[in-house]
Amino acid sequence: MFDSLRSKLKNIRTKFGSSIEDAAEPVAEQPRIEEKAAEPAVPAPEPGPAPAADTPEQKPAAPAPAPPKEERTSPTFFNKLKVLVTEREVLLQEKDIAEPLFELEMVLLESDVALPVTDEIISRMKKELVGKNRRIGSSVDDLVLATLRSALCGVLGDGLDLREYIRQHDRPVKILFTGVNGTGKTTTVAKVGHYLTENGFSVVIGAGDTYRAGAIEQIKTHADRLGIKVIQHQQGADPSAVLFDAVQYAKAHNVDVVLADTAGRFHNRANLMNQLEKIRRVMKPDLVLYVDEAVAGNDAVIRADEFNRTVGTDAVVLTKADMDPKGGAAISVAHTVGKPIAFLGTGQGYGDIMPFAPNKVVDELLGGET
Ligand SMILES: Nc1nc2c(ncn2[C@@H]2O[C@H](COP(=O)(O)OP(=O)(O)OP(=O)(O)O)[C@@H](O)[C@H]2O)c(=O)[nH]1
Repeated sequence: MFDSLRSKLKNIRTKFGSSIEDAAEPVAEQPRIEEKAAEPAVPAPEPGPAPAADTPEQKPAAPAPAPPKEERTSPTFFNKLKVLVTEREVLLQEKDIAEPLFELEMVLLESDVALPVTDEIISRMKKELVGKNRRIGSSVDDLVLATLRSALCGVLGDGLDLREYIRQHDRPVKILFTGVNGTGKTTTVAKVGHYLTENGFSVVIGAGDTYRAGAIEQIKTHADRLGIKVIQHQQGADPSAVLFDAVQYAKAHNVDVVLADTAGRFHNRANLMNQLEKIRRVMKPDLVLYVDEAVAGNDAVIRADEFNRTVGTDAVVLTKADMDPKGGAAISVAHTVGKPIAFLGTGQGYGDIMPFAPNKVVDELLGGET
């Protein structure tokens, strides 16, 4: 997952590290200048018996003269003070890290991170690093890693813990899955069903994709394998009626969660959007999950945003993260849409679904290091 971005971020970390080390170079020279300034001009008298106070030769030595003027005020000395370093703390100026910041910006954009999200990450990096005394500690990389981690976490949002959501809401909790054709919506319904039953919740699936040939059979096959009940009508039936029945079934049988599959659709197809509006009116979902594929990169982010503006979305599921080397959609979507990511799909098996935890995703991006 996100292999290409991970290796690029690793290079960037090294570059930030050497820029900061370069900026921190005067650390070796500054104490030498101070030591020199503190050296007494006259050697200290040999220790001996306490002298009488009134003999002139026994007066205390004169204070050490200041270091030569040119040494204190020389331009090289002050140039070096552009970076003030004390005990491995560094005060960086923006130009000290301009190069790695620019490279980070390019890497994020090449990896399909949306422009406003890239800008936000860069601005968070600057804010963390520039103009503040930063402790370098034993390793510059620790500082870079912590800063990158905090900038990435800052745009990833908090995620959505579906188990917690269900625990806090009246049953049945009704979850409507929407999204574009072929992105993995039906498989995701099955995976979420599996995840919830594994976590002790009872589930019923509504086969609301009555449009695509074979869709009802597809969801039924998944559900049968997982031992989950499916409510279905004929192909071509009104999906609102199917999903209404699924909710009624859940109420009658004390089922915790209704998972409503729907046909794939684009936000600009008016008739399908009207159909979705009707489904919402009839079924009254608690959560609308927008499903798209991580591999679609920026397209997925734009579609999620448009879908949210048109019909509303409560959270996003990004499928096929296992096939996505770039990670751009996963980084950008929550910040762009303003809605959390609930899950990442990480393969074709029923267990290949990962509740979205920003820390875990950042670990993945930064090479599994904390
Ligand atoms: N590698 C990988 N493949 C996935 C993932 N999720 C779904 N797929 C595959 O994507 C393909 C399409 O999945 P479907 O669930 O049929 O897609 P859909 O969105 O329901 O399609 P429509 O019904 O046309 O809207 C299938 O081959 C799935 O196995 C994932 O997380 N990783």
